[in-house]
Amino acid sequence: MSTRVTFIGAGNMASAIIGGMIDSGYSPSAITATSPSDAFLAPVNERYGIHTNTDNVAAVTQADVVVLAVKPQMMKEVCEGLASVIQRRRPLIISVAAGLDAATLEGWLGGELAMVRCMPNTPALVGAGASGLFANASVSDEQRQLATELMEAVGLVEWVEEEALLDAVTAVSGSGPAYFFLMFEAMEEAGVKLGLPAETARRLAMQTAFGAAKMAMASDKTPAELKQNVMSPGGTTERAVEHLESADLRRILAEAMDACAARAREMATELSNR
Ligand SMILES: NC(=O)C1=CN([C@@H]2O[C@H](COP(=O)(O)OP(=O)(O)OC[C@H]3O[C@@H](n4cnc5c(N)ncnc54)[C@H](OP(=O)(O)O)[C@@H]3O)[C@@H](O)[C@H]2O)C=CC1
Ligand SMILES: O=C(O)[C@@H]1CCC=N1
Repeated sequence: MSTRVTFIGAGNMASAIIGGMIDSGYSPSAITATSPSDAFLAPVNERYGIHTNTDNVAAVTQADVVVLAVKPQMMKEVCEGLASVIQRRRPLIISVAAGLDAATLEGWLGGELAMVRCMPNTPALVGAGASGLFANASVSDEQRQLATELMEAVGLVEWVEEEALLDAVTAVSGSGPAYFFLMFEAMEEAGVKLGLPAETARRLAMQTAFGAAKMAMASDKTPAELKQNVMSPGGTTERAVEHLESADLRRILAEAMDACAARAREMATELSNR
């Protein structure tokens, strides 16, 4: 029988993981998702054929794995409501919340538990997610394997051995899809200014990003070498890349990612002191 997985929260991130799990062959009947609103859960149930429940406690009573997928600001209330059933049943807990550390979550859930913190991203929905995982000391090898299998169903898994590194993972891949979506918006706008129809510019930008990622993943060459291969001396790409470098794109990206990781740490402090 499949491992029974309950998602607490059925929003963007939970739906992306659920959709990816089902596409990869996971049985919908082994998945439950909760949300406070029946109106919200009905389409989730219809779309994925999973179990849904507005009662968090009832939804975890049969679970082998509980995925905490509510907003960090809701997490304390949600965990405190689940503490007694979780302590009684002791499933593996996987939290996808940004910032919130395992010790704080364990405190809200009533004490020591096997807990994996996971920083996924929304391309999980199309099986192309990227997740950073950290296990606390109570997680067994089997549970580590279980978390790996679950998240590998929706994409790449990278384990980190220091919990604080999950804030760096958040800056690279958790929030990362938004940086690329921003690039698509900007490239489409710039393509339109150069005379292309918006749809044409959008499709070309997206296919180019897809192709570049696919090529870089398949190649032995570094991104710097692949970039060099596009840049004919004295040609068009060289002119564009010089412009990006002189506008300090690298510094801008580093500062944005620093701000992202700092916000994860700030949220952890704000929320754990409540
Ligand atoms: N979005 C992303 O790209 C990523 C998000 N994350 C993390 O995933 C978590 C969820 O984020 P995201 O999916 O974007 O947020 P959403 O707001 O889309 O989803 C949160 C869900 O939780 C539900 N919810 C609220 N209160 C409860 C409750 N008491 N019991 C059960 N469910 C409840 C909400 O229902 P309702 O709307 O009715 O209140 C909503 O469906 C966050 O902790 C975030 O840090 C991590 C990586 C990437
Ligand atoms: O923006 C956020 O807080 C969440 C965490 C990573 C991606 N989305």
